[in-house]
Amino acid sequence: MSRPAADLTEQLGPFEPAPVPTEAELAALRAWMPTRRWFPVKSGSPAIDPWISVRFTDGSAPVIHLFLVGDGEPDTRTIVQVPVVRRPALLPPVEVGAPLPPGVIGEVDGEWLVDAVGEEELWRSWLALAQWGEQDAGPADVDLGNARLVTGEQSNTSILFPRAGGGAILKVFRAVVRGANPDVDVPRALVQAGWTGVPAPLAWLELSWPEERTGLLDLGVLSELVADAADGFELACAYAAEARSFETEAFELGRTIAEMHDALARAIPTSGQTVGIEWLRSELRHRARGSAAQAPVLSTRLPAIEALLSRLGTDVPADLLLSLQQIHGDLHLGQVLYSPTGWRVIDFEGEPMRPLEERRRPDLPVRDVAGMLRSFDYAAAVGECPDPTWVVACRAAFLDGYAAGQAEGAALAPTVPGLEAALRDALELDKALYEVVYEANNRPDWVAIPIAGVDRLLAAAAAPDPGDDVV
Ligand SMILES: Nc1ncnc2c1ncn2[C@@H]1O[C@H](COP(=O)(O)OP(=O)(O)O)[C@@H](O)[C@H]1O
Ligand SMILES: O=P(O)(O)O[C@H]1O[C@H](CO)[C@@H](O[C@H]2O[C@H](CO)[C@@H](O)[C@H](O)[C@H]2O)[C@H](O)[C@H]1O
Repeated sequence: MSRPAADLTEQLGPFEPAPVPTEAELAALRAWMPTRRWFPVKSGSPAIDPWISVRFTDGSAPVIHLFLVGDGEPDTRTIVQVPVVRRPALLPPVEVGAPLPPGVIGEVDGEWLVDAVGEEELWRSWLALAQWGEQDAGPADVDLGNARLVTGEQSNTSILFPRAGGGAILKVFRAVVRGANPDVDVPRALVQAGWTGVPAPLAWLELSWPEERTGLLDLGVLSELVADAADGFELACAYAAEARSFETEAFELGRTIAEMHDALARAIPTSGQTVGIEWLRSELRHRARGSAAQAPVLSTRLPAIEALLSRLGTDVPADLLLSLQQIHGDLHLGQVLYSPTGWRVIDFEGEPMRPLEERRRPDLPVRDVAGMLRSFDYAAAVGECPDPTWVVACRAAFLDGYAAGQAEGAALAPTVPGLEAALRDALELDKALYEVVYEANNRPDWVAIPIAGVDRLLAAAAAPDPGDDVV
């Protein structure tokens, strides 16, 4: 995956040094950051230390602070981005004693310290100084009218610009990964490979700070806005609530995901990497133990989980190899948009709770399939679907669509009877265990959803008749 070189003809990068936060600013930031949904460390009182502070070279007021969060060596701590700006007054003014709006960090020295991600001044500098893709016009004609922050359960912070060109969305990464962010490079590679199922990245903002030997850090990405798009999860929940058939949509989604896997294999070749069943089993076991250590509710289930994993692939040849490739890595209904032109796939950052080296590794495409199957379960639960057959039909339609969309000769696993379904079940269990930890950390009210999924998979695996397996 290559990037066009930054234009350095003006010998000036996008950033210049800025003062680190004052003591008073730091106190306000340390109190505010852990209250944000995007704050990546979910338990304890992690250390939050200023690391790098920069401002744009166009003279605008916002300062981008990068913090190192958590303990350990600087190289292993999480980098968190908070652009800030100080304002003498808030518009509209806040009543004395009233809660502060979410973007207001606190009152500092008689001024307001504000999260600049919601400020037009930051957007203008961002668009002017970002690195624009080869075919894109650049910022000259960008109309920021009707811009609005995307609200909801996000790991990052996004702003919609419906009037910028054909419409655009800016995602400001909150947890900044070291090295190129897959959410920039993977969709770019897919677009370059001619796949239209992904919104095209238009521009991205790179920071490289030699003094701190940062290497490349991607601070955000501007992408094509998918017009008239419905969030896949909200759509599926609405259908589930009425027990309205979602099979046509699920079939098309399956087909789109198969096409995505085919395009990923072409766009980002992985030189024939493979793993054996033993390796996979030990990785899944390691992850299951890690999940149980973080979510005590899983510990009583660990023996049954280990038993399921120990049976995985025992009836296949010991030298059987499974092909790896670039995958999405955190595929669920909230990562797909349903538009009048079909499904589009977003957010290629992988599972936010996984270490980045793992997220960048080639993986089994069946992991994405399993992730989506889990998501139908979530939609049925959150939509309080009155009909238990709804989710079964969605799963079957999605798998049928996936099979229909696969390139000739492609298969999720070598054609050993039962192996494909066994891998799917094992990876669905892996995802459900991840979700238990995710929900315990983020949405404890929802933790029963993945626990029910874990129990269903364990019960199906323990049942004497393999025909009892869920679809
Ligand atoms: N290209 C796009 N077009 C339209 N809406 C989008 C687009 N990308 C993201 N969104 C909306 O923004 C939300 C957050 O995007 P996502 O990439 O999942 O961010 P995060 O990493 O913060 O979870 C999505 O659920 C979707 O509603
Ligand atoms: O979208 P992210 O990359 O931030 O992914 C994380 O958060 C997701 C929730 O927002 C979480 O997904 C889980 O909840 C979804 C409904 O909100 C559901 O559709 C998914 O199936 C379920 O896994 C995801 O696991 C997490 O990594």
